[in-house]
Amino acid sequence: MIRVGVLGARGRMGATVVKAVEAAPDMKVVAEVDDGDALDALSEAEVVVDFTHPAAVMDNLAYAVEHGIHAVVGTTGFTEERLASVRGWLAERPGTGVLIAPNFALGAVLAMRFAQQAARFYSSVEIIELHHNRKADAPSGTAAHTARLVAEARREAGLEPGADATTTELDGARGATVDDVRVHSVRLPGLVAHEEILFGQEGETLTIRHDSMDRSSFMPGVLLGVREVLRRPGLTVGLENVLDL
Ligand SMILES: NC(=O)C1=CN([C@@H]2O[C@H](COP(=O)(O)OP(=O)(O)OC[C@H]3O[C@@H](n4cnc5c(N)ncnc54)[C@H](OP(=O)(O)O)[C@@H]3O)[C@@H](O)[C@H]2O)C=CC1
Ligand SMILES: O=C(O)C1=N[C@H](C(=O)O)C[C@H](O)C1
Repeated sequence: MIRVGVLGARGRMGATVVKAVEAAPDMKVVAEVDDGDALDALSEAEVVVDFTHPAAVMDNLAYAVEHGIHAVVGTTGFTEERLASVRGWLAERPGTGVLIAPNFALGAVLAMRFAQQAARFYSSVEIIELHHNRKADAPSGTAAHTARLVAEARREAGLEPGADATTTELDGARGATVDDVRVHSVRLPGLVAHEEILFGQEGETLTIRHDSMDRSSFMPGVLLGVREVLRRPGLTVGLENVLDL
């Protein structure tokens, strides 16, 4: 049995992870930690799963790596600088694995990969992400990650940033710019997690859309991550690497 500690255990994702791990035949929950609880409660854990807050996740990860506990992380807010810090910690603990995934839903991972493949064929691209109104961060980690992947594919193909004729705009009307890609964030009660990647070209558009209707959509990816991180020392970013896409 894989011994799992859940960080953010009373949150929307954490509570769903606790149930999913308890229902899995090959793992069990040994610690449920939330804001204000001592991290020492993780002493029995082989793997921690973190769905907390961008402001909390780095301290949690530092603790896990220092104690040789593998980590599966869904919390958002990972910049290149943060990833470099994690790699630095892991260099001191070569047997420990950390998997950070902006999105654990299979369809979201596929949508990102399809978007990467489509990127070089279109002159312009914009992203719309839509989430529940209790989400703390905008744009979503998934949209930011998608923008970076698409931008990289466009650069490799020698494409310039997409052009348009906007000369006057209300602040925010054209969205946020992530790596030269416009990202628009919608927040509404009733939504869970949704993303559209829109490509445009003279005479045609292509829209790739993914919808998570329920947080259960993330659970197969999280459980796969828990199993895989045990045999993947070092840092892995993105579930696509685990799925071998
Ligand atoms: N990668 C993926 O597939 C997915 C990623 N996410 C991401 O996961 C994160 C959590 O989302 P969600 O579950 O909706 O958020 P919630 O706010 O529902 O849950 C977060 C929980 O973490 C707790 N928390 C805050 N700080 C700490 C800490 N230092 N130690 C332990 N627990 C802490 C919060 O407590 P309190 O409320 O008291 O602050 C809360 O109970 C977000 O960054 C979100 O974007 C979400 C869905 C899928
Ligand atoms: O906060 C959420 O709900 C989600 N957060 C992640 C993100 O910011 O991309 C993953 C998913 O979109 C749900």
